[in-house]
Amino acid sequence: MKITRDLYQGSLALLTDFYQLTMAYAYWKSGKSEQEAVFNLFFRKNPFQSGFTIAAGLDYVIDYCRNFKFDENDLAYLSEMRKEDGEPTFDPAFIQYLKELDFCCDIDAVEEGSVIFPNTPMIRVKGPLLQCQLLETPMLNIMNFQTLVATKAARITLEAKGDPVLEFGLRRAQGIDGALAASRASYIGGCSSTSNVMAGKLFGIPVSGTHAHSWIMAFESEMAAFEAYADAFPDNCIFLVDTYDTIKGVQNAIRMGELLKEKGKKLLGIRIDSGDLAYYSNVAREMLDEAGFPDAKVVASNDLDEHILSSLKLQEAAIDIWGIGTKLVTAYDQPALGAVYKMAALKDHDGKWVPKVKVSQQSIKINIPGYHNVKRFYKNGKAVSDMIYLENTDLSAQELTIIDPYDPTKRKKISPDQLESKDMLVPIFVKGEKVYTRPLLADIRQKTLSNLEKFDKAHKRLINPHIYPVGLEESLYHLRTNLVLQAKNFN
Ligand SMILES: Nc1ncnc2c1ncn2[C@@H]1O[C@H](COP(=O)(O)OP(=O)(O)OP(=O)(O)O)[C@@H](O)[C@H]1O
Ligand SMILES: O=P(O)(O)OC[C@H]1O[C@H](OP(=O)(O)OP(=O)(O)O)[C@H](O)[C@@H]1O
Ligand SMILES: O=C(O)c1cccnc1
Repeated sequence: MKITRDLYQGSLALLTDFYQLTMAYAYWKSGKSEQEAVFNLFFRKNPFQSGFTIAAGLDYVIDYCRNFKFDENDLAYLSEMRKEDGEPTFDPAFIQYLKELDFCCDIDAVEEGSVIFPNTPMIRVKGPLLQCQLLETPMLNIMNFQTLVATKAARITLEAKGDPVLEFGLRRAQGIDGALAASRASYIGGCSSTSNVMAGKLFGIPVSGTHAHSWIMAFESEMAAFEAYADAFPDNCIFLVDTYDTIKGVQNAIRMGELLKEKGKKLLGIRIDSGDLAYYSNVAREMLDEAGFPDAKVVASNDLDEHILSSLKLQEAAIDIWGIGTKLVTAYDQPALGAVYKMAALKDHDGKWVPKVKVSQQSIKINIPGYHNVKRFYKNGKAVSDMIYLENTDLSAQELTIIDPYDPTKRKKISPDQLESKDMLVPIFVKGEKVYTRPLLADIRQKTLSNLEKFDKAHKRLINPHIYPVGLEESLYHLRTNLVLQAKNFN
């Protein structure tokens, strides 16, 4: 465990792509390191063909920024780097610059648990070019994965329609850090608990679990195994019934339930981990009800995801609690969110902000320029559209037009005075000082659930969800179009 312990206790400044450091060096050498810039972190497409995405990871980003410092070990490593000609890669004066580097960016971000959409900024960074640049890789690393898994978890928990979803992913997760981050993100997305005890300790997520087939196999009979388990945990008996024969397993669980009752204890439930889960859950339910255990819960697991869960609901499976591991924590079947971090504006030598676009053959890859924010409009408590707008725009008009960034024929008129609205980006750091109070993880989870309720179910269905309207405020749309035309030498 030394590697992970060191990774977390030491500086994380070198957890970056080498090119960020070579650019930082070149910015420094060319006198551009302090030039002010604005960058945005955003994604281009909802994952899993979802109609929405759930933001997660900001708390890690806050930690990263608060500890944004190159320590002696990092600097020693960088000092030892050599170019092909044997000369040091980095000038000692640059190493000294890094040593004295003091994080001083302004960071605004959408809060964790927010429902978000493509092309809208999740994080906006304003500050010295060199610092903005160095934040790219770690921020993307953090936000891409946690947002992806939180979205998967939200899709699953929405289909569970209020039934508890237990996250069982540790054994199949992408390594140690991936597992911890996935447990955190799964909880943000709506899971009730994790099986990962370390995630419980580190993040305060409720920890829960049943027992494995090996427990049953360690005894001469299933009944003996149930008895021994009940002896150790009389108040926490959920028996795994499918090791040998699911029906006989349920019969044994019922016998154990009767013995527990005699001792004034209660059978909490059974777990089924194989076979036709709709069929066996209904058979088990009937048996439990007939035997006088209507409160005993049926837990199901075995390669579940939102699609199988939804199908099992349609089949009226009698499942009360869902245990989901592999497909949740590995974000099956989309392994990356694909969020990017792009420069949106740069201050020139006269102190004037210059909006920036990166032109691409693929229009989806043309970013949105300028220092912008996102306003969400609500009608009767329901979110109706998001508008990306330049911060200095006068929005007092009776009617605003928002335009789809990739299809200008798609437009929507908004009457702001008839709607409630809120800005999605909130201040996190001002000149390097944290101004944001980090919510408790359990409160973030609640926020996810209540945020999702503000969206029409059409945006939340699994198949062909209705696309939520997100557009550019008209003047931003024109600014972007003109910049692209200029870059392509059309005007
Ligand atoms: N009624 C059902 N409708 C749709 N999918 C189901 C149903 N019952 C089970 N499943 C899913 O079908 C898949 C069955 O996989 P598989 O055949 O590997 O399991 P199994 O043979 O029953 O159990 P195991 O191999 O773990 O002993 C799982 O993903 C499971 O969640
Ligand atoms: O299926 P998941 O969603 O990942 O949920 C976690 C799985 O982990 C356990 O199985 P185990 O590791 O014993 O392997 P198994 O696939 O043979 O059941 C458990 O019994 C679940 O089936
Ligand atoms: O507690 C459980 O039942 C459990 C935990 C991890 C993986 N599978 C099941």
